[in-house]
Amino acid sequence: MNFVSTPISGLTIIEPRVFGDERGYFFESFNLNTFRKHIGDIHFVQDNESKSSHGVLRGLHFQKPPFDQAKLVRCVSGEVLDVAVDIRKGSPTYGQHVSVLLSGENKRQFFIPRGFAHGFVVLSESAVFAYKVDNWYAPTHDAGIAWNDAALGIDWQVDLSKILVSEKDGKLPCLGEMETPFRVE
Ligand SMILES: Cc1cn([C@H]2C[C@H](O)[C@@H](COP(=O)(O)OP(=O)(O)O[C@H]3O[C@H](C)C(=O)[C@H](O)[C@H]3O)O2)c(=O)[nH]c1=O
Repeated sequence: MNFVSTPISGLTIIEPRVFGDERGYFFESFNLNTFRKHIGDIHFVQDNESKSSHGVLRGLHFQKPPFDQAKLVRCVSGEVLDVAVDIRKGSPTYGQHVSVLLSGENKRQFFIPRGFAHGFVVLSESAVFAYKVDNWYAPTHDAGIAWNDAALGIDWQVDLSKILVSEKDGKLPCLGEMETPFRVE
């Protein structure tokens, strides 16, 4: 299992060791011991899964404290462009993002600590997306920023006219229009 740092501290790409044989493949999709060694302790409490068709964009979401969530995300089948945006006031990378191609093929995972907005767009015909979170779902604390906030400069790598977002996501504010609940000292 390889842990690859990114230009934003804390955002980590994980490349699992895949064992292939004539039957197919096996890999450990999560190992707390290895995770603790390379990233630190974590207590995931919920696993989520969603399936989306080409051009569906889910995000950019976060939950406000005390229900903020760290996420370990992966694409089980298909391919997505996954994006995490640093929304921690005082962070030297505030407003910056990292994009990662996740797919059933590359089996790559992306760890996103608390304090980031997260989303993905489906690049393949469809994609099954699975992820672990370290805090419970809290609809009263659900929040987000606009996927098309020009100030973020995200290249979603799809024809923007084909993007399908939920009504809720279509109404999210730009980062500059909101008071982020996250800060680093
Ligand atoms: C997130 C969540 C949702 N739900 C219910 C609420 C709605 O009735 C339905 C769909 O929820 P939503 O439209 O918020 O789902 P996504 O747009 O995929 O939201 C997720 O998308 C981006 C990529 C994220 O990073 C977040 O984890 C999460 O916000 O599932 C639950 O019951 N539990 C949950 O944990």
